[in-house]
Amino acid sequence: MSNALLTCSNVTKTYQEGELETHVLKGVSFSIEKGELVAIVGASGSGKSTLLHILGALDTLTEGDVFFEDKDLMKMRASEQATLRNQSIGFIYQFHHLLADFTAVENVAMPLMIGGEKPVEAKRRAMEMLEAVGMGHRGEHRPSELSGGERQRVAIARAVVNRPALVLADEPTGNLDHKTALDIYDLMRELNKEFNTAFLVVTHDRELAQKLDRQLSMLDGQFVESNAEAVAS
Ligand SMILES: Nc1ncnc2c1ncn2[C@@H]1O[C@H](COP(=O)(O)OP(=O)(O)OP(=O)(O)O)[C@@H](O)[C@H]1O
Repeated sequence: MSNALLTCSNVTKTYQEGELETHVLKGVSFSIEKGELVAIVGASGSGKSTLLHILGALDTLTEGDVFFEDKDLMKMRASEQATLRNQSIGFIYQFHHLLADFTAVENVAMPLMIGGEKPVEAKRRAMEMLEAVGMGHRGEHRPSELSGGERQRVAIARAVVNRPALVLADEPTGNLDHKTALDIYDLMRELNKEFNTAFLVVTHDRELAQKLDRQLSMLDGQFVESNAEAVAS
């Protein structure tokens, strides 16, 4: 049986406005195995976020295929995509996107409750996950009472609380200082070891990217050899 978790074949994305065509992705092919930690690096505007949105079924593609295990993402109904996002894919963004009026534990419990878990059980599991990311002692705090690194830990707990097979992270440490960023990468690896979660992480920072198992370099809508991009940028 194949170990591929996500397979992307010849994906293109073109925006059309009147006569103007913008080719953002120009034939992207790659796959991620179960439990792999993969970085995507590349210059601003090269198409990294667009690709991540397509892989998370948050955006459509123009041509090509994306398979999540054996499921064709683009052939799924919107409701099936929503279920996949809730149960199998976690998201982390540069800005934590925690809900300001809710405590850390309530924020982490949210995806479980959306998935139908009873509130008491959801909170119990959320607290367990907060402990796993070193935030058990801050469960009753609201986001405004936490530091940037702490908020991002809570956002990571929320992304993995459903034990998704894959986490898509778009510049998860872009707002953090270097030391805190390194700690967050260590945390992703710990969670990967504990739950076998695969992480696909977009970053501008090549040193951080080196902390993951594999690095993909994007240049102008395509993956290139790492040194080809170094020459171009
Ligand atoms: N709706 C749109 N219409 C036209 N072009 C768009 C649209 N959305 C994004 N683009 C273009 O697609 C290109 C890729 O954008 P994307 O956000 O994927 O890049 P990125 O590599 O993630 O950049 P950054 O590192 O700055 O976040 C950019 O040139 C952007 O201007």
